[in-house]
Amino acid sequence: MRRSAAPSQLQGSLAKKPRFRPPGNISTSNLNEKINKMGPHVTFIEVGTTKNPQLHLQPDSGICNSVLSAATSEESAKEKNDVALVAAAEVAKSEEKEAAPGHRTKYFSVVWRKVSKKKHKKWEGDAVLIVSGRSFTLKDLEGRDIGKGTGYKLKDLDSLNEGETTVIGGKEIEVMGIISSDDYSSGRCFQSSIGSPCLTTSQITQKPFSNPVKSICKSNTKENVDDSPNFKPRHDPYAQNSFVMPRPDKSHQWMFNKNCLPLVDVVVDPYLVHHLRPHQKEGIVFLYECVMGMRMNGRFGAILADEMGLGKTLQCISLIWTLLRQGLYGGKPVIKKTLIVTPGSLVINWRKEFQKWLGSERIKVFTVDQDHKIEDFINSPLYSVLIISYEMLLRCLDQIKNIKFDLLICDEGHRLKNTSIKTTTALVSLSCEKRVILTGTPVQNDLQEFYALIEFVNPGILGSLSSYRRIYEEPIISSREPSATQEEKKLGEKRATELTRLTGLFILRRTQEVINKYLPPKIESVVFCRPGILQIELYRKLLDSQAVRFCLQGVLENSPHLICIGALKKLCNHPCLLFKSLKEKECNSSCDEYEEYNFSDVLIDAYPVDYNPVTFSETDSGKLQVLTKLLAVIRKLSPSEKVVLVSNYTQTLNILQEVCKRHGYNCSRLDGRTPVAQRQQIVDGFNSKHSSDFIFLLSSKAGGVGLNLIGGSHLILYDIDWNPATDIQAMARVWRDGQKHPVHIYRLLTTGTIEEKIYQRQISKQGLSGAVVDLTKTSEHIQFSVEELKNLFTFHEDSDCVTHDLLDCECMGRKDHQAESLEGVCAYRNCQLGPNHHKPDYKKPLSMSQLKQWKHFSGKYPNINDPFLERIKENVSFIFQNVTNQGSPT
Ligand SMILES: Nc1ncnc2c1ncn2[C@@H]1O[C@H](COP(=O)(O)OP(=O)(O)OP(=O)(O)O)[C@@H](O)[C@H]1O
Ligand SMILES: [Mg+2]
Repeated sequence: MRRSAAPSQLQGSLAKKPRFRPPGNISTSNLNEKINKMGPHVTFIEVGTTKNPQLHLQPDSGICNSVLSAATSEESAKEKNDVALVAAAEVAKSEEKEAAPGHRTKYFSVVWRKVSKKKHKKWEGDAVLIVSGRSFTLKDLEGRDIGKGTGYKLKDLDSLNEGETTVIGGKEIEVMGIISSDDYSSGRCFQSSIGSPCLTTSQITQKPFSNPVKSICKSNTKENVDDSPNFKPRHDPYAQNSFVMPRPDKSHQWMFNKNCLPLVDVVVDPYLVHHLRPHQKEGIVFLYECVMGMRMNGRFGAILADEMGLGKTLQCISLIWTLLRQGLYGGKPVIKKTLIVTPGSLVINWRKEFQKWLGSERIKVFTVDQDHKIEDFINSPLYSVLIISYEMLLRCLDQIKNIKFDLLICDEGHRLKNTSIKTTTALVSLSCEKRVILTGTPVQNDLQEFYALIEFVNPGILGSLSSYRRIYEEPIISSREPSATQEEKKLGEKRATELTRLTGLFILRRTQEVINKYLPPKIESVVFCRPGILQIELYRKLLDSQAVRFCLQGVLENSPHLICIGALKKLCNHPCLLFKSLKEKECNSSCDEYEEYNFSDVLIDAYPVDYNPVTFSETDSGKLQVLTKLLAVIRKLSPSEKVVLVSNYTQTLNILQEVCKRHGYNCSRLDGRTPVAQRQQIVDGFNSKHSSDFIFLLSSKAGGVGLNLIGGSHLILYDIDWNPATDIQAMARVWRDGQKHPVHIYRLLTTGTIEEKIYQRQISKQGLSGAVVDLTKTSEHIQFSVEELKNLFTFHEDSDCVTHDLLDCECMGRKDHQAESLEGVCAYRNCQLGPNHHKPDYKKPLSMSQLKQWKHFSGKYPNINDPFLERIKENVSFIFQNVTNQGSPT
C-alpha cells in the first residue's frame, strides 16, 4: 500500500524530531525528594520540548481538537515498533563489515521512493542509510536491506547532507537527518517509536501553579469556565502533610482531556497517608503515573517488584482508593471496578488488608469463594473491587470477561512469566489495559520470562518475542559466555543497559533495606550439621551406584542425574524417606527407575534388617538431631516465642510433624493440600497471641508466598531449594512489618553433601535475582555439565564446611585478608578457624565473597556468642551468621 507520505513526514523532519530516548533509571532518592517537595505548592508539569514532537505542532488552544492526528501517528509508530528491534541486531553485526578502511561510516535517516517520472510522486517509506567509503546500504525500519551498492563516487556519498535528494541504487532518497553512530549501534535509530517516555517525576521541571483551564483550553465553552465545586479536589491539597499526585503534562492533557475539563488535584486520602512509609508514597506515585499513562505514551502497565514485606498490598489499596474516587480531569474518577487476582491463600488476606487500612465503610470488596459466587458481584452495584484466586479466575473466566474492569492487579504475578499456562492466556484475554503485576521475586530464571512479564503489563513494548530475542536476549547471553569476544561483550552490555533503562520506567524494585529501620534485628544463621552414621554409609553407597557412574560418564538419558539428586536430597533430610521410596518402588513398579540403575538392592542392604521407617530415629539424620535440640532450646529460652518450620516436601513435613508430636509441641500446618478456604484461618490462629501452637509447619512452595507469619520469630529452613527465591520467600514470612521480636532464621545444611553444593549454587544465583532491573550481572547455568555433576556427586566427608573451604578465608585476621575482600563490601570480620591453603579465586561470585564477610566459626569454637547456637553445637560442624539491624529497637 502506498502512503501519501512517509511517516517521518507526518511527524516533521526526522532530523529535528527527537530520537528515541531511553528512560533513565528512576533514582529513588530523587523521586523521594520530589515527592516531598510536591506538596500543594505546586507542580505544574512543563512539557519538555524534545519529548513529544506531535504536541509541539499544535498550538495550545488547539490541543483538544488534535487527538485524531495524534492517534494516527501513534498507530504508525506502534506498527514500526515491533519490527524495529530486529533491525538493530542485524545492523550492529553488519556495521563492522561495511566500514571501509580510512572512511568513517556515516548514518542518515532518509525517506525513499522508487525512481519514477510520475508527476505526483509519493515517498514510500522511512529508511536508514549507511554510507561507508564508496558503498552504501539502505535498510528499512525493520532492518531489512532494501538497497545496496558499491563503486559510487566518494564525493557523491561523502557530501550527503540534510535536506538533499539523490538517487542511489535505483531509489530516490531524501536525507531527513544524521544519525549518530551511538544511536545506530544501540539500535535506537530503529526504535524511534518504541515507548516514547513521558516526563517522570524525577524529570519534572517545576513552575508555579497556573490555572490549567486557562492555560490550556482557551475556548469559552461553559464547561471550561465552570467553577463548579465538583471540580474541587476531594481532599485539601494545601493541608499539612497532604499527599498530592503529580499533575499531568500538556501531552497527557491533550490526549486524555478531550473535553477540556478543569484539572483537579488528586490527593491521597489523609486517612491512609499517615500510615504510609516514604517508600510506599514513592511506590504509589510510581503506580499512579504508570496506570495513568504519565510515564510512557499509551502505556498503562506497571510492575511493582518490591522485595517481600514492603507493603505492596497497601500501596495498591491506596492507588485503588484514590482512583476510585478521584480523577485529574474534572475530578471524574479514573476507575470504577478493579480486579485483583491472587494466589488462593491470599484472597482473604487481601480483604483483611482493605479492612485494615480503609475500614469496612469506605469501600466494598468482594471475594469469590465457595459461598460467594461471582454472580453476586455482578448483580450488586455496591462492590468496586473483586478479589479472586488464579484458580477461580479460570473457572469464572467467561463471566469475568463480561465485566468491565478498569484496573487489573496480579499479586505474586511472577507466575505470568510462563506464557503457555492457562492463567496467563486467561488474563491476557481480559481487555483491561491498566495492568499491575506485584511480585517480590521477579525474574528468577531467564530473559524470556522477563519478556513475558513485560509483555503482559505493556504489550508490544519490547517488540515481538523473536525481535526481542535477537536484539536483547541473544547478544546478552552470548556476551556472558566465557568464549565471548570483546565486541560481543560490549554489545551485550549495551543491550542489557538499554533493556534495563527501557523497562526501568515501569518497573520499580526496592529492597528490604528501605524497611529495615522499622523492623527488629534479624539474626540469620547457616548451620552445617554433621550427617549421621547411617546417612554417611548410604551416601557413600549411593555415590558408588551405577546410576551415578552413568551420570559421570555423561549418560543422561532418562535423567538418571535427577533421580540421584532426588535420592541424595531425601537422604539428607532423613534416611527413612529414602527407605520408603525404595520400598514403594520395589513393591509397585515393573519399570522401576531405581531398579533400572541397580539402586534399590545396594541401598536397602545398607539399612538395618529390621529398619522401620515409621519409628525412625532422630539421630539417623544430622539435621533432625540439630533441629530437635534447637526446638528444645527455643522452648526453654524463649517460651513465649514461636517457630515456623519450613520444608518443601510433604513427606518431610510428615516427619517433622511426627517429631513435634513426640516432643509434645502443638503445631499447625499449611501445605499444598490445605484447602484454600482454611489457609487464612490457620495463619490467623498461629499469629494470635492466644494460640497454643509452638510450631507452624510450612511448605514454602505450596503456599508460602505473601503469607504473614509474624506470630513466629524463629524460622527454620529444614531443606534447601535450587531456586533461592523459594527460600527467600519463606524467610520473609516472619521478618516483616508487625514483627515484635528479634527474628532468628536458621538454615540447616548437611555438611559436605549435595545440600552444601545447592547452597553454593544458590548464593551465586542470588546475585542474579536482583537481575530484574540489573541485567548486567553474571549469567546462570541452566543445565548441569558433567563437570558440575561430578562436583554435585562428591561427598566431602572430612570437611567441616566445604563452603568455607571455597572461600579461601585467611583466618585469624591475617593482614592481607582485607585486601582480598571484594571492593570492601562489608566490614571485615575475623574467621576463627586456622588458615587453609587454597589459592584465592578472584572469579568467585560476589555473593560468595559477601558470605565471607559474615561471622563464621566452627562448631568446635568455644565461645559462640549466641545462646541458641551455643546449646546445639554438638552436632554442628560450622556456622555462618549475619545480623541485620543490630541496634534497632524491639
Ligand atoms: N505502612 C505500614 N505500617 C505498618 N504495617 C504495614 C505498613 N505497610 C504494610 N504493613 C504490613 O506489613 C505486612 C506486609 O505487607 P504486604 O503483605 O503487603 O507485603 P508484600 O510487599 O505484599 O510482601 P510479599 O511479597 O511477601 O507478599 C502486612 O501485615 C501489612 O499490613
Ligand atoms: Mg504480597
